[in-house]
Amino acid sequence: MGKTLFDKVWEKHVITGQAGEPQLIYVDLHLVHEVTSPQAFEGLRENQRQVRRPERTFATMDHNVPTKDIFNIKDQISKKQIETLEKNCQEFGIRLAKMGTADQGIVHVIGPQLGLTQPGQVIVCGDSHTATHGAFGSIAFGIGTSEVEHVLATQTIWQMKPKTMGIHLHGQLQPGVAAKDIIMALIAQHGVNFGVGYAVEFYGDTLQQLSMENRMTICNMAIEGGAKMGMMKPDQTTFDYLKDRKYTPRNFAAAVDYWKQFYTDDPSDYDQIIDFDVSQLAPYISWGTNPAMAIPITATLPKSSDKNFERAYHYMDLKPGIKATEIPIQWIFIGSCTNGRLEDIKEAAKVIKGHHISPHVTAWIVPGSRTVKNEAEKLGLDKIFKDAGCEWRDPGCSACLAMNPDKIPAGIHCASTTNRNFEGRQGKDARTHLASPAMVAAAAIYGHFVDIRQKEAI
Ligand SMILES: CC(C)[C@H](C(=O)O)[C@@H](O)C(=O)O
Ligand code: SF4
Repeated sequence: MGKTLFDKVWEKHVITGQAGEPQLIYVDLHLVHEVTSPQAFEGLRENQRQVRRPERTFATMDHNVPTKDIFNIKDQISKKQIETLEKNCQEFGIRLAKMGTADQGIVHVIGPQLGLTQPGQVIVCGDSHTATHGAFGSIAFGIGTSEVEHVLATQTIWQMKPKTMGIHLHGQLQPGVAAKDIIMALIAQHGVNFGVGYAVEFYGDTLQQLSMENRMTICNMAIEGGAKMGMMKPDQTTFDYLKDRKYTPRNFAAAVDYWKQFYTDDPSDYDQIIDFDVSQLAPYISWGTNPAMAIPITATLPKSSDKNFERAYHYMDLKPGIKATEIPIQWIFIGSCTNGRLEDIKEAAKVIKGHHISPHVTAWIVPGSRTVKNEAEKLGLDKIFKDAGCEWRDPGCSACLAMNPDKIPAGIHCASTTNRNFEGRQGKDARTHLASPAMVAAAAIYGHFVDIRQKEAI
C-alpha cells in the first residue's frame, strides 16, 4: 500500500504520539490576523511566555479594516483590534503587514502571494479558510484561539490524523465555467458535510488546466463541504507561481527537488473517493442560505418540503419554481479570499469592459491585497470598473462578512464572489448569492444573473 500526499506531509511533521490518538505536529507557518489573536497574545503575557519561532509567524490586518479612508477607523471595536495586533506584533517580534503597505491584505491572499505558503508545509491560522493554502500541497487548516496561543508558544499543535478523501476532477471545463463552479457544484451535489473528518485531496486531469488562483478557489471552499483541509499535488504550475516571490527559498532548484516528493502514490490509497466529471458543468449560483443551496444557472429554484428550505426561501424572499435568471440583483461584490486575486479581478474586468452596470445595481470591487490592487491598476483594470460605474476600493475582507463598515443593506440581493451565504453574513437581513467573478460581473450589467456561456449575454 502506498501513501497519499496528506500522509507524506503529515509523517514529516509528527513529533510524538501514536496513530489513533492526537499527535503533536510541527507547524512550519503560522499566519495571524487581528480577530482570533488578541486573547492568545494575552495568554502568553499572563504566563510570561515568548513566541517560540517569530520568524515562522506572519501577521496581517484584514477582517476589520475599512476599504475606504483606511486610516480613519470609526468603529471602536475594529480600531481596538487593529491597534492591539500592531502592539502585540511589536512586543513579540512578529512581522506584520500594516495597513497601507504592499504586503497587507486578506491572510489567505498574502500567504501565497509572498511565497510564505509552500508545498510540503503544515500551515495553520485562526481562520477556517486556511484550507486555501492546501492548493500548494501543504496541510493547511484553521484553528481556534486557544490553539493559536499554543502554536505561538510552541510552534506545534495536537491533531488527530483525519481520514483521506480523493476528489477526482476530470474533463475539460466549458468556456465561461470557472473553478468556483466546480466547488459550488460539488457542495450542491454532496452537501455541506461530505468532507467532515477527512483531509480532502483534489486530483485528476482538470487540475492541469487550472492556475494557482483557480486551485486556491477550490481549496478555499473545502471547508464549506465540511473538510478542514483541501489539498492538491504541487506541480510545474505551483513551482512557476512560487518562483521569485519575496519569501520563497533562494536555492529554488533545491526546493523544487524537495517539493516533488509530495504526491499521492495511487488513488487506491485514499480512504474514500468522489468522482466528478466537470465537462458538462454549467455556471452555478446559490439561491439559499448555505453553500449547498445552489443550482446551475439553467435550472429553476427547487421545490421541497424541507423545513430548512422553507426558512431559506422566507429569508431570501424567493419562491420555488422561478428561474435562476429571475433572481433580482441590486448589489454585487467582487473580492474575498475565494475570488479576490488578480486573475479573478481580470475575469470580472473582461466581462465588464465596454459596458455600464445596471442603474439598479451598486457594485463594489475589493482587491484581496494591496499588491493585487497595485497590479490591477498597472493593467488599467480599475479604470474599466470605474468607467462602468463600479466602486474600486482598498483591500480587506470587506463585505465578505459584515465585521467592518462594508455591509450589504437589509433586504438587498447581492451577487457575491465569496464563500458563505449564511443569514446575516454580509449584513443584517442581506441576501447573498454566491457565484464566480464572471457571473457576478455579468449580473451587475443586467441586474439579474445570466448564463455567461451564451455569447449574446455579454
Ligand atoms: C473571523 C474568522 C474567525 C472567520 C473564519 O474562521 O473563517 C472568518 O474569516 C469567516 O470567513 O467566517
Ligand atoms: S475574505 Fe471572508 S472568508 Fe476570507 S478570511 Fe476574510 S472573512 Fe473569512
